[in-house]
Formats: sequence, C-alpha cells, structure tokens
Amino acid sequence: MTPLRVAFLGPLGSFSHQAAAESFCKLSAELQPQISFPDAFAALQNKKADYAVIPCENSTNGSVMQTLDLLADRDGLYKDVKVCGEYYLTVHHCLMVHKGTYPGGWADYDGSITKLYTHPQAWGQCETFLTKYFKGVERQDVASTSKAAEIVSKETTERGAAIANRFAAEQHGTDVLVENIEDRADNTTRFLIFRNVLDERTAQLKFEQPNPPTLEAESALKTTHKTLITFTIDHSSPGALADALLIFKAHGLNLTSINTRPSLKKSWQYIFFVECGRTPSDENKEAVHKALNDLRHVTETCRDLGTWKDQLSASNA
Ligand SMILES: O=C(O)C(=O)C[C@]1(C(=O)O)C=C[C@@H](O)C=C1
Repeated sequence: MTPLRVAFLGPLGSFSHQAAAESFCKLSAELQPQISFPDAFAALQNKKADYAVIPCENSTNGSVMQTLDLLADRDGLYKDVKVCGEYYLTVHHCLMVHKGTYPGGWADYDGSITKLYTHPQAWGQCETFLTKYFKGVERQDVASTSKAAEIVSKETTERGAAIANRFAAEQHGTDVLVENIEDRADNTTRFLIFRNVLDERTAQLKFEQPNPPTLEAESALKTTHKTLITFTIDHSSPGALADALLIFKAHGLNLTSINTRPSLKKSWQYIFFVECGRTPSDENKEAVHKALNDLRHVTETCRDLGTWKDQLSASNA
C-alpha cells in the first residue's frame, strides 16, 4: 500500500510538522509541507493529500482565526473536507538567531535585536517574555514559526530573531538563545485532523492519539465523540440563536465550545461554530443526525463538519 499523504503547514520544523509526525507515527505516512493552511485544505479537497493536520486553538492564546475562516468556507471551496480526529501538542517556544551571532549565548546578549519574526499565534503565547526583554521591538508576522527560523537563518544584514520550535532550529541551523519562553508551561495547541469524505481509502481509519494528555477533572468521563457544526441565523429574529442552541440540549449534545467569525455577507452578522460532545450509547446514536435535521428549520445555513473521538476523554476512559 502506498503511504498516506499528510499535509501540514511548513516549512519543516513547524509545530504543525511535529503534530503531523506524532499523530501519524504509527502509520506509514509521507508528510507534505504546505505554504499555508488554505494550501493544505486545497490539497485535501483535490485529493492530493489524504489528511491535513491544522491547528485550531491554543490553551493560552485561544482560537486560530485563519483556521476558523477556512472552516467557514464562504466560497464553497472545501465542501468535502471534514474533521476526523484531533491531536494535543504541548508547545514550547524558543528564541533563536542567525548562527554565531552571540557566541556567548543569552548571557552575551547586548540588546541589539531589532526585529522579531513568528507566526501570529505565537506572540500571544510568549507575551510575558517579550514584554520583559523586547518591549517596543518591531514584530513581523510570517506564515509559520519554521518560516521565521528559515528567515533568520538566511539573514545577513539585519539583527532579527525568530520565535519557533526547537526542531526548527535543528532544521534551519539557527542558534537557540532561550528555551521555553512561553508564558505557561502547560501551553498546548489542539490540532484538528481533516480528511476528504469522498476518499474511500481514509474512511476506515480511526485516530487514537499515541500518548493522550490526561485531565484529572475529567477522569470520571468516558470517551466522548465531538461534532463540529457551523450555522448562520436570521439576526433580526429575536431568540434565533437561543432556538438553535436549545436543539443541542434537546438531543443531549453537550456544548463544548462556541466561536464566531464575520459572515462577510452583511456587517455585524456572524457564522457560528459550535462544538458539542456526547458519550455514544444505543439511545443517542442518531442524536447528531436528528439535531442537524432540526437545526435546518431554525437556521439560514447549517453544515456538519464532522465527528471524531475526543482525545481528552479518550485518555481517561
Ligand atoms: O507556525 C507553526 O509552527 C504552526 O504550526 C502554526 C501554529 C498555530 O497556528 O497555532 C501551531 C502551533 C503554535 O500554536 C503556533 C503556531
């Protein structure tokens, strides 16, 4: 059998690369770095990849807006792409510079860095460190943390530094000045694993995180299955959102997160992203299907974005 093709945000050494490598470590997989999240989604929709591993939220800095916008799929580009799994990665950031810039390391640092590079999600995860040592220093958003490492590795004139994964330093040959600069030691990013629902080959595979994280508070829980649904409502109708949310309750679906993004059809109107969970049983096996049918009566648009095994509850089942 040819190896599974797994798309992720590159270049090599990104956190997405680490998440893809770890979540597919038990399977024969060819990892395919992509320039952007839309490229990874397009590869999946066009069946050039079997799976895509994409970050969706971080425990310190919240939701990844770029991913929500992809899931909103306002132009109908990714209609066959759905979630089939999730993966939790503990994220440790490093401050890194062009090789040989500070031979004595951080102890030798003289305050000469003039520009910082990283993925927009990383700033908010390292704010305490950055405020303490780099207040007022220019920040440049780049496509990924590993792209930031690549940029400083090639730099000749500027004194730039990247915030990136330790693996990016190895991959791109930069010097790590400081490790673990994240605000919180438990800084974790949740990745969603996507597949193309028309792809027969990936239909049977079930995702199990190799070393799932444990949460004491959840130890009593059995494995739940999570479902992601997006919908839009008539904003002029009082109670339209309440009516939609009551449907989840009526079918025993426990809401685990709600996000919104602008609809881009009309200002101040939104696309809602609702994640809900249920412990599968004989009584509730049709719950998602029934809830979707009911939602179609009270929403303007409504889309099922997939069901998968909740890895937090799986680790305690
Ligand atoms: O830039 C990377 O290395 C990524 O894989 C993206 C990403 C993200 O978008 O959340 C992944 C994990 C970290 O939270 C920071 C950046």
